[in-house]
Amino acid sequence: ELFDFLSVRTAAPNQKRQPKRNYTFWGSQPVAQFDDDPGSTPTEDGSIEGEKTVDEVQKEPYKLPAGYEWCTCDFSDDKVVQEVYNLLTTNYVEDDDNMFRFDYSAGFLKWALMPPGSQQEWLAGVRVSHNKKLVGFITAIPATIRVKEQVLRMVEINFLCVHKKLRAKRLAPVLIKEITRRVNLHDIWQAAYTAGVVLPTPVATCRYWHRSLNPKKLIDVGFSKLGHRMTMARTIKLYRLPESPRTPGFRQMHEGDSQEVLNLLSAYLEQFKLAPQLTLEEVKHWLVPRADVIDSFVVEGADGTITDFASFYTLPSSILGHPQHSVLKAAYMYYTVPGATQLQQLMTDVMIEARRKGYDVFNALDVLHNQQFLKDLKFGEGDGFLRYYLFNWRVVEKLQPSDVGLVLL
Ligand SMILES: CCCCCCCCCCCCCC(=O)SCCNC(=O)CCNC(=O)[C@H](O)C(C)(C)COP(=O)(O)OP(=O)(O)OC[C@H]1O[C@@H](n2cnc3c(N)ncnc32)[C@H](O)[C@@H]1OP(=O)(O)O
Ligand SMILES: CNCCCN(C)c1ncc(F)c(N2CC(C(=O)NCc3cnc4ccccn34)C2)n1
Repeated sequence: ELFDFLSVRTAAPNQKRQPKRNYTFWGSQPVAQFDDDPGSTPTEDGSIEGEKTVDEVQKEPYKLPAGYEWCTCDFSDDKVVQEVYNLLTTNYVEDDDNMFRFDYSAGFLKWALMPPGSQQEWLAGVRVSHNKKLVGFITAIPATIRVKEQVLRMVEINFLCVHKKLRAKRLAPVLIKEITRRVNLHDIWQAAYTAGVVLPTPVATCRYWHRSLNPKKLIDVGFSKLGHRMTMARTIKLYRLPESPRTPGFRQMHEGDSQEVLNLLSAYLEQFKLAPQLTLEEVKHWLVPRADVIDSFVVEGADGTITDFASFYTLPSSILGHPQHSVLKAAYMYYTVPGATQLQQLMTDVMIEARRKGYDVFNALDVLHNQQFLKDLKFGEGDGFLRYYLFNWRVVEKLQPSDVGLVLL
């Protein structure tokens, strides 16, 4: 417990080792606990911690053991972006069988972490003092998020990462407490985050679905299996897509469409219980296409107005230790607004574009209205769950995936 050296161990000498799942850290945080007594917890949504003011927030960073130091990652310096890329590409999220690891690109990280209103001190790192090696990282970006009827200034937390050589030493809680401190100093007291792991306490539990675009490669690398009684030829035929989109007026979005896309998206997201509220500047940042980062499309009606919107982000995975393939090219569905076009048809056109651009698989969560097309468009249910969490905000009743209108990267 190298990084847990402050709290004095007061355990009784013969105390038996607690069974796992005791959430020593998360049990101390302002989050709903699994064993909260329904009788004594509020029956209204609301802040879990009493109102605090900025001057109550400790001014100095959390203590680190000798030999480690905090840093703030200046993403205007490409060398620093490269250091973060190098940490994540070798130490970030892997699947349970350690066959794949996310390979967020440097360009993607700059997009994801420098939206309007971003603060440099919210890109927090831990370095080894003698050689300045980056070994820990966590980020916050600002977001206005509505939870049912409450609109809250929050941050979205992401890219929590501890180098493989420093795992299980309690550095993650220190990173989380430090980013909390840095965010609190800006008078923000709530956060949203997602994770594949179970923590106290998910507000929604969503599932990943995958649509094969290049089934032969997916089977070769072990991402998917040949269906029983299916041949490879039959499988390739099953997933074949038309050469080009079918919807008249379907085209790439450009910056000039931003105001109309904002109007469409804002109206559409009203129907979900958890959803972001975006400004025009944020629509321009998050939704205007960037090669190999974010692809977005609109349907332009005969009268020149924008009637539909769809988008996906690019998140490749390293394929660990495969003789022929080193990268899985994956597209992840982002925000999509059906208007004049049926959602199935809109999504088919998006997948035709993804296939044309050489993606191997198209991933989508069962959030938004995605459940309306997942089966029809030949998505297979994945084994990955994505849990949605709120920090310091109690949501009395759990949300269904179709209540979720928020997609994190
Ligand atoms: C108002 C502002 C608030 C801002 C903050 C809001 C909260 C933000 C919260 C963060 C949102 C992140 C969103 C994303 O980025 S999700 C992606 C997370 N990153 C990865 O999975 C990358 C690969 N894994 C690693 O780098 C490490 O295993 C990590 C860093 C994940 C844990 O390091 P390590 O394995 O060396 O463990 P430890 O000994 O230091 O610490 C063990 C403690 O850490 C708890 N743990 C484990 N995994 C996670 C996790 N994914 N979220 C939150 N907590 C997690 C665990 O339950 C235990 O606590 P407790 O069980 O004893 O209680
Ligand atoms: C904090 N940000 C949350 C989003 C990060 N995202 C995209 C993510 N979080 C948890 C997941 F469960 C997940 N899944 C996509 C599904 C999938 O494709 N599983 C096979 C696979 C291929 N490559 C990888 C790399 C890591 C883990 C599973 N992998 C499962 N995606």
